[in-house]
Parts: sequence; structure tokens; C-alpha cells
Amino acid sequence: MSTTDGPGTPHHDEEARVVQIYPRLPQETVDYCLLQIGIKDTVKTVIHNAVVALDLDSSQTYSLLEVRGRGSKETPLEDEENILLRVLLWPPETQKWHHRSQGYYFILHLSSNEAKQVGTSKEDSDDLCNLSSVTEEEALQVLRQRFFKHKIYTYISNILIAINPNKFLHLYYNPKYVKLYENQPLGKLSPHIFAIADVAFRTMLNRQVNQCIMISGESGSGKTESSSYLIHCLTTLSQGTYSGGVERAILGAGPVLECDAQWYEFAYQQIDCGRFYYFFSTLVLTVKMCPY
Ligand SMILES: Nc1ncnc2c1ncn2[C@@H]1O[C@H](COP(=O)(O)OP(=O)(O)OP(=O)(O)O)[C@@H](O)[C@H]1O
Repeated sequence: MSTTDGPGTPHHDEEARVVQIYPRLPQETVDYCLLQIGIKDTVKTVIHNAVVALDLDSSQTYSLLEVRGRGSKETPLEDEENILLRVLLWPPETQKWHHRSQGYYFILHLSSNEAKQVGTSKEDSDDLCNLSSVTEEEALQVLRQRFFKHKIYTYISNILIAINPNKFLHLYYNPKYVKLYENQPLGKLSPHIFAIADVAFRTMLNRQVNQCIMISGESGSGKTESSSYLIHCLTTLSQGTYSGGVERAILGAGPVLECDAQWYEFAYQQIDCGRFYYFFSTLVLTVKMCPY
């Protein structure tokens, strides 16, 4: 990420965007700064760069709020969130330099240290393997906490856990995300079902070997829904490659996607024997939240 001199500054890569950050501070500062954000930038990096660009006191704690649309509420963003993923959901005309009156911008807010500490009572991580202590209780706590922040996907290394949100989350399934996750190593961006589809698709093309994504979970946990997102992503990825027939093949595979108990038993035997990776490129575990 770099600071920019103004609206005319060229983008360094196709996925970079220029955003405005408006400081909301007790003291007088310049109105706003412009920052160029790229695919790897998190909210934390944006806050750091805005503090430098606005020449603010770096010993203070700041947070970033997103305003998405005129008159919309200000949404506080998590430090590790990928900021480009949010900006890509803004209307195209607001994804380059634009006036604040159009309603899409970020606010840099001075937050007190105590407030920050209360808000981070438990550690959060995109990958449960990164937790400092991996107990069942800790893992469930993190998943629950993420779910309440509308983060339904979490990795355990290259296994994806998908929690059924029971409502359509447009933030996750915007068609632009297929492109964003294309050719990205697993774990580089926030956990997503499209990342799983991309890994399977690339491995199939590179190794010229059939791939299998196993989806497991109790009834109503979102297996069918997850497979339709996978199919959507795979068919989109297959367009524009020499494997154009993939679309027809995948759509025709509906009946065999729902396999019987015997097959599951076989699949789990392979996992138990440590042969998982020979049989499945990836595993998606779907989870239904208990209402109590
Ligand atoms: N990712 C998701 N986003 C939005 N809604 C979802 C998602 N996953 C599941 N749901 C909701 O939960 C309902 C149940 O999901 P789904 O039919 O996929 O479960 P299932 O695991 O296939 O169940 P069964 O094993 O009984 O067939 C869906 O009809 C949908 O409303």
C-alpha cells in the first residue's frame, strides 16, 4: 500500500483502489488523506499508513470505520480484515477517487485504550491452527465469536469450516470475489469457499488429475448450499480456460454429489488412515449453530 498524491495517481496493479480516509479526532488535522490499497492490505496496515500520512501520534490507538452509502451507519472494521474485499463491493464509480458526498469512505477514529481492551477479550484468527492454545473449548469460542461478526468461514490449515448463516450474506458471494480468489494461495486472503474451489481447479489443471472436494456436516448445516457455491465458482473459473467442458460436466454431476453412507464410511477410513490427501484435494466441514 502507498499514499497517493491525488486523484490522478496511477494504480500499481489491477486490483488496487484509491480510498479516502477522514480523520475524526479531537485536534485539528487535514480533511482527509488518500491511500492506495492493494490485495494484501489489512485494516491494520491502512490504519498505520493513514496515521503516517496524516502525521498523527502513533502511540495512540485508532480504529477504522466504513461508511457504505449516504446516510448509512458507520461500521467498525476488524484489524485483520482485508480492506479491498470491502471496497470491491462499493459501486464502481466510488472505487476510485470520489467526493465524500457520494457516501462511500472510511473514518479514522481515535479509540481509547480501555475500549480496545474490552473489545478484544478473546483472540481471533482466520486459521484455528494459529491459536496459542488449541482446545475444543477455545476453538468453539473463536468460531462462535467469528460467527457473530458474520465471519462464517474459518480454516483449520487447508480444511474449511463453514457455519450456516441461515441468510444470504451478499458480502461473501459477490461475483467479483471469484476473480479475487483466482490463483491465490490458500490462506493468503480471508477464508472463503471460493478459495477451496480455486485450489481444486488449479490442482486439476496443473497435475492433470481429477480432484475431489469432500463436504461433510449434519443435516441442514449447509452442504447443498456450499456445493452450489463451489459449482458456481468452478463453472466461472472454467470459462476462459481450455477446460470449457467442465461446466457441463459439473452441472451434470448433481446426483452423484449427494453420496450414500457407505461412501462416507470409506471416505472417513481414508482420513483415519492418514490417506486423506491422496483422495481429496480439500475438505469443507459445514456446521449448524445451536440456538442455545
Ligand atoms: N452459506 C449459506 N448462506 C446462506 N444460507 C445458507 C448457507 N448454507 C445454508 N444455508 C441455509 O440453510 C438451509 C439448509 O442448508 P442445506 O440444504 O445446504 O443443508 P444440507 O446440509 O444440505 O442439509 P441435508 O443434509 O438435510 O440435505 C438452506 O436452505 C439455506 O437456507
